[in-house]
Amino acid sequence: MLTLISATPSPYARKVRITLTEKNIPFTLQTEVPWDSTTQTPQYNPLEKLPVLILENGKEAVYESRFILEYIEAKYPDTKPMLPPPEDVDARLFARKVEVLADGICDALVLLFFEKQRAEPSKEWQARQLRKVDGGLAALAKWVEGKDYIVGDSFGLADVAAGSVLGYLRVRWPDHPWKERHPELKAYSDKLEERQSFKDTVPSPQKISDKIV
Ligand SMILES: N[C@@H](CCC(=O)N[C@@H](CS(=O)(=O)O)C(=O)NCC(=O)O)C(=O)O
Repeated sequence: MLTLISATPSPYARKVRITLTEKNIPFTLQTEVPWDSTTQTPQYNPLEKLPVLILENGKEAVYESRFILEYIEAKYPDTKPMLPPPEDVDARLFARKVEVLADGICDALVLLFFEKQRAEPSKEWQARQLRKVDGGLAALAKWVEGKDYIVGDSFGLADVAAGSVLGYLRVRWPDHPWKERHPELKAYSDKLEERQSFKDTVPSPQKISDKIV
């Protein structure tokens, strides 16, 4: 069986958890804190980041969430597709562009999270990351406006990625004003959170024992 190394707050890991659930692919969840000395992540990913998908042989692993999702889509073609059909090239590329934007917002949020933990956090660096978060959310809001799903008329990769970053904001930065600023994003996120795959993967904070920054 597949094993997914994950972390409770991870929006990147949540994308994989949602996708495996939506495609009814069974997997074992291995929850870790990647910064703690107890983590097994470096044994499977030299970049020391989770999520990591450990394959059925228990040895080979796939890492980097975007690639993990591409791997799943390629290896499990008979289950519910997360992308439009191959002939719809532009729609497939747009779905991946949405994932790039959503992951980029997560990247900025992660950098902000750690900057705030430094002895002397840089105001300029925080302002730069916040600009990326707010600019990214504005772009996402435009793509979501008036739609149930971002690409076409069915749930897919773009919604997995967009839903994961919005769910991450809810747990990592609960007082960020995105819901008031973009009511259409809030309505879209609320609807996604009703899906069983989202209910099964609600993120939560984690306790990091080791000093990181
Ligand atoms: N681009 C990577 C980012 C993954 C990532 O940053 N993971 C964090 C954990 S979390 O932020 O998702 O909770 C990590 O393992 N960080 C460990 C490290 O950076 O050494 C992906 O999409 O998989």
